[in-house]
Amino acid sequence: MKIALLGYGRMGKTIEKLATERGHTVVKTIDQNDDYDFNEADVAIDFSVPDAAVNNISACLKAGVPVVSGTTGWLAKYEDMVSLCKKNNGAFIYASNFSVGVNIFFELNKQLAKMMQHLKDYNVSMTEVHHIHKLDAPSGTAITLAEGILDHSHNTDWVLDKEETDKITIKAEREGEVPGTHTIKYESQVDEITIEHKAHNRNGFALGAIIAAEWLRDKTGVYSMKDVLNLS
Ligand SMILES: NC(=O)C1=CN([C@@H]2O[C@H](COP(=O)(O)OP(=O)(O)OC[C@H]3O[C@@H](n4cnc5c(N)ncnc54)[C@H](O)[C@@H]3O)[C@@H](O)[C@H]2O)C=CC1
Ligand SMILES: O=C(O)C1=N[C@H](C(=O)O)C[C@H](O)C1
Repeated sequence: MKIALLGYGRMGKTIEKLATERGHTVVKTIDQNDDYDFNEADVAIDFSVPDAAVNNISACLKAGVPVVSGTTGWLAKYEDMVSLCKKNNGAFIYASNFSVGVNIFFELNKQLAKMMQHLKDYNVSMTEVHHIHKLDAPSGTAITLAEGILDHSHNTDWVLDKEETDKITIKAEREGEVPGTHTIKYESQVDEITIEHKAHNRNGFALGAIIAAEWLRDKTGVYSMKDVLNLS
């Protein structure tokens, strides 16, 4: 598979290494420029910066190149990208987190939220810890987790780094080179239940994005990692 990489930072470089090991070829790298000649790529993978994601994804869709995006912090424009994909009969997957482990954790989180939904003695909160270079807060993964809880909760929204009645507090911590840790806690007067996903490195995110690209390259439509991994 010929891959164009949009964003050649920590994730772009990890994807290049793992994709090459899987027999793929990176035919184009776009980093801090808008030279959108995709060099006959079969698929594009975007791990760039929040401000660049919409332009990058749009350029791929307009050029007819299937695009996998893991960039976080731009989701206010997600529906615009869905419309553009449909208009161009293109192919697009966004995931706040491509790792298989986190996608299992997303399902576990929803199951736990269902079980806890009528237990009013428990207060739910979340902590995400990432490296000091991260531009957005809370993490895209934390937002997906919060949405999974809100579907089965009396809480009406999430709030960042503060406490409000009927809202899920997400605490965002930035420490050293932490790849990404997400913890969800249900706490009552008598006990607490905690579930946690801890990434040991970036390989899981990168491999998941490559698997998504392999899956997407011959398709049209808008998909999620749930489709790729066939999770019910
Ligand atoms: N969905 C997932 O599984 C994961 C998502 N991420 C997200 O991916 C994004 C990238 O993460 P990292 O690689 O750690 O960041 P990074 O800062 O190491 O790399 C971003 C790269 O994008 C480049 N860039 C800036 N403007 C650009 C433009 N207009 N077009 C193309 N590239 C441009 C920068 O020069 C930099 O090399 C972040 O939004 C992060 O939150 C990170 C890990 C996993
Ligand atoms: O910026 C990162 O590094 C990560 N970003 C993603 C997010 O915002 O959820 C995924 C992962 O946690 C690493």
